[in-house]
Amino acid sequence: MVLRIAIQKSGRLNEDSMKLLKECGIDIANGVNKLRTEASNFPIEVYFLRDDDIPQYVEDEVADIGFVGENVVYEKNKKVEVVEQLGFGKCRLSIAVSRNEVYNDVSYLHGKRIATTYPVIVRKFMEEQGVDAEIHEISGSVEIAPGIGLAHAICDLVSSGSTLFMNGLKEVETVLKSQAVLIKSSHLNEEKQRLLDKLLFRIKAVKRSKNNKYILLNAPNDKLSEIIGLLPGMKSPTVLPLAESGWSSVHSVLKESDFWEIIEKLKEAGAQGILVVPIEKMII
Ligand SMILES: Nc1ncnc2c1ncn2[C@@H]1O[C@H](COP(=O)(O)OP(=O)(O)OP(=O)(O)O)[C@@H](O)[C@H]1O
Ligand SMILES: O=P(O)(O)OC[C@H]1O[C@H](OP(=O)(O)OP(=O)(O)O)[C@H](O)[C@@H]1O
Ligand SMILES: [Mg+2]
Repeated sequence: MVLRIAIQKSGRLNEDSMKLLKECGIDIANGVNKLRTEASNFPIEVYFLRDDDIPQYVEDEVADIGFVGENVVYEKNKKVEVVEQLGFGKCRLSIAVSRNEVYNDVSYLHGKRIATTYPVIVRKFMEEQGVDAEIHEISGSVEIAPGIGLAHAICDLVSSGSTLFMNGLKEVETVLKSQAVLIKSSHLNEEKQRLLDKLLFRIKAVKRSKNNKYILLNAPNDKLSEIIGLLPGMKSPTVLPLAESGWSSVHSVLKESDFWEIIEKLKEAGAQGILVVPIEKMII
């Protein structure tokens, strides 16, 4: 029995999807133009597909699981379950209009034509907002539409905003925030679910390691309790005596998001020689 996973063949999600599987200790030969391959050390078979097709393959049980953007999951609206956010492919689906337009709120879009590759999501958003707009579906190069008179507005993916900027557009509404997710079929048998649980255990360990840093520092013993109070740690910080009397080495794990603030406080409290080290895997 193998778990069949669908990932993007080429494009924005391909590299990070392959990287995540590798970080999970799964060795996959990435043969050029090979659309189907097996891992040598985990019962998994990988299908390389167009990202738009992945929800359909999973609904049809041709693949058991897939890595795909939330934007595609919501647009395709297939019967699949979203199991885990993967932390890459972060972007947003936004409405943009020409930079010269005066835009105050969504009522601007009333009676206007919006070009997009996401007609389902945009239609739902317009309904929720009570705006009656015409949705014009196109399959790519969406940002060109206002400049050539095809539409008044567009709805497309944005991350840095440089594509919008280069095309004389400004972002005016965020419709959806998106990142890559793991989706699964609703009909996995027990054995496949067990394989998925094994993969998920590894994915969570990899994700956690990316969100945390290992920190080592030297502390004068009279400041130890104050410094320990600043450090969360997995259970509690490790404290070891230094060769020089009156000093200790303190080891702990810090969340990336809290990192700079805590470092500043540690310095103020008398910590010295602070080292910060990436964590490769983190199992709790
Ligand atoms: N600029 C971006 N920054 C981050 N993530 C993005 C960006 N653009 C798209 N994504 C995410 O990556 C996914 C794949 O984007 P990509 O542009 O490679 O798709 P595509 O051209 O439709 O590819 P395919 O050939 O597989 O159909 C998107 O659905 C989205 O979730
Ligand atoms: O805000 P930015 O950082 O400029 O990114 C946004 C662009 O990225 C995506 O396209 P991509 O470059 O993947 O090309 P594609 O349209 O051929 O898929 C998306 O469709 C936007 O055009
Ligand atoms: Mg696509």
